[in-house]
Amino acid sequence: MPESHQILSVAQMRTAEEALIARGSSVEALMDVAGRGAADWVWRVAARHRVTVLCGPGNNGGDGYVIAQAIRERGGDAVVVAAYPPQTPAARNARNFYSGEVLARSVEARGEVFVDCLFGSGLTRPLQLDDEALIAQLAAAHHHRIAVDVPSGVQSDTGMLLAGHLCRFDLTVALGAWKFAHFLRPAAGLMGALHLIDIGVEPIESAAQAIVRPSLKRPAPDAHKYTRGLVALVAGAMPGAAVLAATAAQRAGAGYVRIFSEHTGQVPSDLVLSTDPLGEALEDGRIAAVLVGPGLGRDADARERLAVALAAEIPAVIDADALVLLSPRNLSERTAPIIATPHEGELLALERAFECEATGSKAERALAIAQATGMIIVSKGPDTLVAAPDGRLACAGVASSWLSTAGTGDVLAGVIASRLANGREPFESACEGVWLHAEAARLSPPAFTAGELARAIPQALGACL
Ligand SMILES: NC(=O)C1=CN([C@@H]2O[C@H](COP(=O)(O)OP(=O)(O)OC[C@H]3O[C@@H](n4cnc5c(N)ncnc54)[C@H](OP(=O)(O)O)[C@@H]3O)[C@@H](O)[C@H]2O)[C@@H](O)CC1
Ligand SMILES: [K+]
Repeated sequence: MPESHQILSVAQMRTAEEALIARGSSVEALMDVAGRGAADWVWRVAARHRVTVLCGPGNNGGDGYVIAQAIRERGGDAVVVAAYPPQTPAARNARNFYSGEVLARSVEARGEVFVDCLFGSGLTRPLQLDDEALIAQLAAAHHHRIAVDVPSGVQSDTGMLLAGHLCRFDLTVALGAWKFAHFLRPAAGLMGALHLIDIGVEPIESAAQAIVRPSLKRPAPDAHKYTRGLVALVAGAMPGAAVLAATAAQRAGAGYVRIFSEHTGQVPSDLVLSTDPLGEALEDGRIAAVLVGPGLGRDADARERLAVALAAEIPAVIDADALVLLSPRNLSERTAPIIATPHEGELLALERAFECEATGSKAERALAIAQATGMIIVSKGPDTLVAAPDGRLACAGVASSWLSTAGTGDVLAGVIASRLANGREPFESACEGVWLHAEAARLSPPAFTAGELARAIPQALGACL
């Protein structure tokens, strides 16, 4: 990941652009830096082979003329297909500086690399069918496809598609700052590799952040199991999921993990299983985080155990069955932080329980339920994000599709509980857990099981020390 980790909406990007202009830059100058930065990537892919740049009417099209000109100046072979005449002053200026060939949309261009500069963040309505067909035809007529800023046809702020069908790109070169579409599906699934061109955009207060590799510390020289964090795992009828979450919590650095269950059974020798009455057991002031949900069950007993776990006022992670059982009553007197890790189905259950309307983008929905419940929400799935009640938002991007196997959610909850028990601030704990989980998946061989994923967490942790 590049240095800048902020993710900007179209409106925030406009504000950032105005700030740069107020400091003496111009749209033309920014376009030049952005276009030449993108051209470096196009050049790396194309070398001297033919590049076809599809240019639209706005400043994304303007970037395209800068890219084509930069490739030509290096001795490369670039042509422009002008789907529309340039409409903005900066795009017209870039067109005037471009000295190469401009083809009409009706000409069937072929070559090595197709560069999509039809629309960027200014796409306001669905693609016209002839534009969709033009992109598909050019994508098919080239070996490599590069999207500039975002692929044409995606909505920057939501990651939704404004087209019936869009091709996949090998590479997307983001300009100035990340956009939500780079992290949210379905758009994020079309982007291929991602690179960001720095054009000097300053940090914007309250901007969303990309979840990047955290910087973690080894245990202190005088550390012991309690200073590293005691995680209490409140389980119920199905200890398997609880053992999985507990294993992940150990592997993510917790010093001690205790499973509380009314059911006796076999657990690995490095885990402690306690059948003590839950209320009393949770009075142990050394417990730094409680995880409730994996293997909890959904019966009356499970409901009662959830209520007791949350009444204990220990920083908590809630997952799985606990998310389906949770009601506003559980939270009415609660003050200690809670991190909830719902997948789409569990998010819907939360939205129903807390009467929160399920509308808007994935980010908007997560923020809304975070505000309604006061919990930090890890909205997990192929494109996980973390939302806090105070409006903080962090996006992880698209993770390994091999994570789509039973038990990986239990592993995530265990890792986050471990970070929380370690004393991290809750929002940071959630982001660190999400990163470690995705990295462990990336490092694991294909078709891993949840247990193998949990055992790969230390390797991910090692990359952060
Ligand atoms: N911000 C920065 O700092 C920098 C930004 N830069 C670049 O600027 C890009 C944003 O530029 P942009 O705002 O001009 O928007 P862009 O996407 O080119 O297109 C807008 C045009 O398309 C039209 N249009 C929309 N939908 C349509 C449809 N379905 N079918 C047909 N037409 C449609 C729309 O028409 P309108 O809606 O106005 O009627 C308008 O004419 C950004 O992605 C980045 O590449 C860089 O240069 C570096 C500095
Ligand atoms: K584009």
